[in-house]
Amino acid sequence: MNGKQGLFVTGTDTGVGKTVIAGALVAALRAEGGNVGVWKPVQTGGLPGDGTTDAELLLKYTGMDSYAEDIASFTFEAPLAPMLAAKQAGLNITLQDILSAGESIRNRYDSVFIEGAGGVAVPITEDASTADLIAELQTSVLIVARSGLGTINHTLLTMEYLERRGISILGFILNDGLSGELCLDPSVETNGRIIEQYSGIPCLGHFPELAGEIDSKRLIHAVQATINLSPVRDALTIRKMEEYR
Ligand SMILES: Nc1ncnc2c1ncn2[C@@H]1O[C@H](COP(=O)(O)OP(=O)(O)OP(=O)(O)O)[C@@H](O)[C@H]1O
Ligand SMILES: C[C@H](N)[C@@H](CCCCCC(=O)O)NC(=O)O
Ligand SMILES: [Mg+2]
Repeated sequence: MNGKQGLFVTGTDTGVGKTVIAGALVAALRAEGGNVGVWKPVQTGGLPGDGTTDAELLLKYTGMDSYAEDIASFTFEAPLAPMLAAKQAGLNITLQDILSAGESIRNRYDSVFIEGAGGVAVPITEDASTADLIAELQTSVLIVARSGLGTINHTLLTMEYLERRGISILGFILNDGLSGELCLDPSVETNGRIIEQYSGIPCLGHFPELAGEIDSKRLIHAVQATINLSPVRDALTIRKMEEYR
């Protein structure tokens, strides 16, 4: 990251809440005075400007003063792994293309959250996966996972995959917002502790379900109420606003 501080937000799957939670964490850190931005190296499954792409949602959630095309270096319409979506669009992008395209957004902020597409083993180019991109960027990782039954297996596998490449994992967040019936799932109460016990990696909290319209104010409140931000601030060497005074 060329001396810049970065944190890569990955997930145990696609659709686990990386955009919502990355947006929430960045919004909360910005509300404390941090000059924090976000970068989505490759996004698939939408068109720029259609209002549904991760870059547009991340702008809405964080209140960053940037353009969607600066936040998302490459956008492909097909809802596929980036390597396949690019191929379908007739492009063959390389890891170096992705790293170069993100240079300006990485340089614009003191710290940058980076959101992957799907999980760590997803092919993003012909010969590189998301884990390879993380290794190139030399950032540590935050894992977003579902909070219900099945997450122990998905989260421990994700951790082992990253650790085999020597990538350090800051922690994981369990997202309570993906199933309406979590109260009927007794594993939700114990999953965080069990994953911590088997991995030695800390759970930074359970992110709550946000019913209805998601906006920056609600996201900031959710983070403040449920997430331990200290390890994130430490990793990014961000000080809390009161420490600036
Ligand atoms: N805590 C939550 N409360 C309510 N809705 C949520 C919550 N977390 C995620 N969602 C919803 O679940 C869906 C998937 O979330 P999101 O887009 O953040 O996943 P993702 O991991 O970023 O997926 P991708 O791999 O496509 O980037 C979205 O519609 C999002 O609004
Ligand atoms: C289309 C999805 N929403 C996502 C790509 C997910 C790829 C998952 C591939 C897989 O694990 O099988 N795109 C994105 O995050 O930009
Ligand atoms: Mg996303």
